[in-house]
Amino acid sequence: MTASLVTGARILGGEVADLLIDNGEIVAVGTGLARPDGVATIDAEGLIALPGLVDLHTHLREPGREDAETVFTGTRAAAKGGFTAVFAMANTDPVADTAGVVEQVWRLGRDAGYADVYPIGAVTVGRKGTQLAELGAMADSAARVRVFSDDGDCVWDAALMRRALEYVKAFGGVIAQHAQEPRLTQGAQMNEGALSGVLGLTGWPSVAEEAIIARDILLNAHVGSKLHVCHLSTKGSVEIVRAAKRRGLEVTAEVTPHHLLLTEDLAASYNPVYKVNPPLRTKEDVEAVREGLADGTIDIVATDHAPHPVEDKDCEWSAAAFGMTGLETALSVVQHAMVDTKLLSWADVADRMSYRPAAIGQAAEHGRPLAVGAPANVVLYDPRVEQTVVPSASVSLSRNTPFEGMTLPGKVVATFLRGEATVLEGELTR
Ligand SMILES: NC(=O)N[C@@H](CC(=O)O)C(=O)O
Ligand SMILES: [Zn+2]
Ligand SMILES: [Zn+2]
Repeated sequence: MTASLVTGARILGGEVADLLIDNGEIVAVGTGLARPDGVATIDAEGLIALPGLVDLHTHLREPGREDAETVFTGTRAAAKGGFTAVFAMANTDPVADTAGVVEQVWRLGRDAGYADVYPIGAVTVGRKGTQLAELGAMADSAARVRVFSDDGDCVWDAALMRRALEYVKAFGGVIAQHAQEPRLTQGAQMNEGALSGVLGLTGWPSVAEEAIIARDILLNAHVGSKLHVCHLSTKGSVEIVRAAKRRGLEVTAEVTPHHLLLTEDLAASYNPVYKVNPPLRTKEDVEAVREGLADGTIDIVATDHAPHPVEDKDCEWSAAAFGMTGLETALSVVQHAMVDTKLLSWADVADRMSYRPAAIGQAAEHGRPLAVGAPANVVLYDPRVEQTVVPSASVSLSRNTPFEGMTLPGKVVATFLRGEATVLEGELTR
């Protein structure tokens, strides 16, 4: 185990302090810490120290689509983005709907060693929406699954959704819903509105998201379990979740970096890099999700990193796959959309991108304050520099970033997973 002394970092963007890391833990925090013999020093003057980021919604594509991403490449992208833990979505091939598959993904993550991988289990067998998967066996497996989702598809059947919420209640699990009413979104290609009419693309109306969120909040209130809403994207969704929380109803929600920054008009290019589920929405929606994240209605930012190979994106809009990459750009987009606009402080960013996602996903080793005794999961970030997004510079296997060509603030300088640097001087260490 290597020890490191990080000097002069701004802890959560506030006070300046040194961090001494040894044996995988933070062993001292303070000013002017002495450097023990043989300890590497990292000059962090001007850098912000945050707890390692936690992504509750990542697509790693293994098993089945190793041409798009693997656990190895996806967790390298995670480390590069400042993440020390990612929750891997279940829409793999085979689907992560058994103890065997979730254990395989968990083990691949552990062997790669770039970020802890917490597999998400499918809610239904094959994500087909007809029969509950073996939720208990996945929970009891070595992967200790606590989050379940049919993401990519909605658990549309209300009776099945109710049973899933009831089932996971026994062990404190959470159902993460991809809120998309399938009948209202048949053939949907982009946000429904004046622009979808002009472009001749089938619309995906806000109500298709909002109707499911409202239904699930009521179902969950009836059951008394845990509901999490994936990639919330509309003003109406924010209003529904806000009203529910005011009434004391249990629900948590996430927003993606792309929904915090981008709008539907990008679809006018017919460039499928902007095609995503749920679709990019309007300026009004973007303002509402930013406000919702700022006031705590939306609990967390989750990337929904959805890598796709060139052949699934380099085609006509209607034939292209839904999804965008996001792990490497997430913190920069959040700085740009939320911190530089004074909607969030860096302490709030630690809350929305580390503490709370770890709490929702029950990843006890992550999302801990930078204090003595905590596992040394730390990111050092330079908010003062700018970078232009170049897809070919990505360490992901895929290139479908919607931020190509944009100049975004900030850079991850170092990431530590249990005291071991996965990133130093802005580059992967191995
Ligand atoms: N977000 C997307 O557009 N695509 C995701 C699935 C999903 O998150 O619904 C994918 O797996 O590619
Ligand atoms: Zn989804
Ligand atoms: Zn997803």
